[in-house]
Amino acid sequence: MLEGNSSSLRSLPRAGTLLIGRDALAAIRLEDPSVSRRHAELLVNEGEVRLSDLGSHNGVRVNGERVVGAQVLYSGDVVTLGNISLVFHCGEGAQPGRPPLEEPALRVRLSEELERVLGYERAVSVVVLEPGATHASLPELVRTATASLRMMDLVCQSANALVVMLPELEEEAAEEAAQNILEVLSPLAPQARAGLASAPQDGLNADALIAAARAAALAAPPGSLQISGPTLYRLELGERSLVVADAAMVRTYELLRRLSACALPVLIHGETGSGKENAAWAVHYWSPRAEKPFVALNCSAIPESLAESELFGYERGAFSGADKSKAGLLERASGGTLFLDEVAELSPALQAKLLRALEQKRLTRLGDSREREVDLRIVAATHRVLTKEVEAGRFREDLFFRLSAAVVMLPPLRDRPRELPLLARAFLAEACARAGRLPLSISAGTMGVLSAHSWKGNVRELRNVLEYAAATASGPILEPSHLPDYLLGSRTEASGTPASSSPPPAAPEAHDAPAAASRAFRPIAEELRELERQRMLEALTAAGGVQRHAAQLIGMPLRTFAFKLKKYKIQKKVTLE
Ligand SMILES: Nc1ncnc2c1ncn2[C@@H]1O[C@H](COP(=O)(O)OP(=O)(O)OP(=O)(O)O)[C@@H](O)[C@H]1O
Repeated sequence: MLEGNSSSLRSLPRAGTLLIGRDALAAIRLEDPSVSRRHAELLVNEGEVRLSDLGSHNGVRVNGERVVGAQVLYSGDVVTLGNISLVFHCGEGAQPGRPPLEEPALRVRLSEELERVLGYERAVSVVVLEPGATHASLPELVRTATASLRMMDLVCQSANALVVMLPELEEEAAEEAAQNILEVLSPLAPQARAGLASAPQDGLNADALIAAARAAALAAPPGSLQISGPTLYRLELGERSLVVADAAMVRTYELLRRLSACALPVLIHGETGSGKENAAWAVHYWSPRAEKPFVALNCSAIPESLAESELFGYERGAFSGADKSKAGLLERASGGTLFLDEVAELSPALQAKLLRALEQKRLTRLGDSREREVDLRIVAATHRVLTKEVEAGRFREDLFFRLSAAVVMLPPLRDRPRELPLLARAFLAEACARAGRLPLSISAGTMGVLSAHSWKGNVRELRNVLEYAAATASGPILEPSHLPDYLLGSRTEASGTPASSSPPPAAPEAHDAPAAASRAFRPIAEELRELERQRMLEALTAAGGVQRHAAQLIGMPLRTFAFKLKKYKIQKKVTLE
């Protein structure tokens, strides 16, 4: 019984009728004025408990739903009478089987538990279980897990995972319970991965807690449990370390992890700079091909005249300048994964050649008559709505079907409010380390500006902004004035200050088809070249004209930087050191 700031325990008899109310003779007496004298009645009979409203003034609710007639109570049900809450727990002995719980109901129950965490310093934990490869159905796993749990614990099926709520267990006990669930399920699902998150440390709302447990499960090795914690927002994938914290991103990466086990081609939709290449890397890294090459090709960045030889390779003498034979990207990726970024930008001729190679699993180098076998896992990505490209006749439908066996949507950064500060801090720390300066912290005002921005260039734009800020900020704290002016929006326009760094060109938005349709399009390669030139200029300014530092600021190899200075005819005065 939870009343005001105190809670107490009442045992029920094995059989009998119990009056609940303010009445002096009530078996369960509640003093609160919001409770009627004869408020409700419990009928206990052979392990079954039924609750009825006795026509009370403020009514009776079970798990938020008003009670009409006699309602059977299940362990963990929350009964509300006016301002008072009673939590019904069934200890030992038989209890009628609870009907399977739906996910929305578990979220409601978890929210109620979380209120108690705040008000009564109680504990609640959530375990998310990803079954991995298994012959058992999810309902079977739910049944098996349920049999091993206490009556007050709740389990539901959520997409392809199990979500378990464990109330009132302190840290160690919750960990033990989560381990126990894994063990009980191991004969059916030996590869299951479990994640454990607990309130209050991992979040104080149902979504945050489930997302934290999901993120932990995602990071867990098969057959084991991972406990949530601040470092778990990082997904360590070999040479890449990603921040994955928002619920939508965790779900996306869960899906990628499941897809990585099979050989299906994956098509990733996402705005420019949203992390499509990282998503493709995750598929490769988790797949059985991880030891083989991961080859990435940005289809919008290679000139049409070079694309064919780049993709398919050539033999010596195939064209002027081909003084030795060279394997193409498809051949180099054989056995591993080929990532085709901005695949919508491939020319019709190359689309046809690529389709043939994928269908026949063979290719012919330019100037060669021999066919060579290739074994590829394809992951493609685009910021365009590919079905619209097909409708408009710009993209082959047969190739679209080849590439899009599984489609994954990557949310834009503006829909990842939890990740934004984590990414900002991480990028700032990296930029400071690269620039050889002491770490900077980010003021609340600066974080406010960063959170309010729409990030059309997504994670890449955020990283560039923090690189710029790390190069220009003085003092130990990053203030809004250290950010490029375009981020400060109206303030800049009002003051008429010239922008220190102009915004990157707006990227066409995959999710906003009508807006995109009315926009004047330019070839993406042209926009990217402009952005690159602009960023190089800014980096040079920030680095006082020192090429090596400027190249470091934007993470470009020095030789590429020097080459592009000439290519873009950047006239700025530069020095090498
Ligand atoms: N979750 C993340 N954690 C850390 N860094 C990230 C994350 N997502 C993206 N980045 C970084 O942001 C930059 C852009 O990401 P990436 O190249 O994967 O985006 P993209 O969608 O493939 O871009 P494009 O549209 O240009 O192909 C990269 O430097 C990448 O490492």
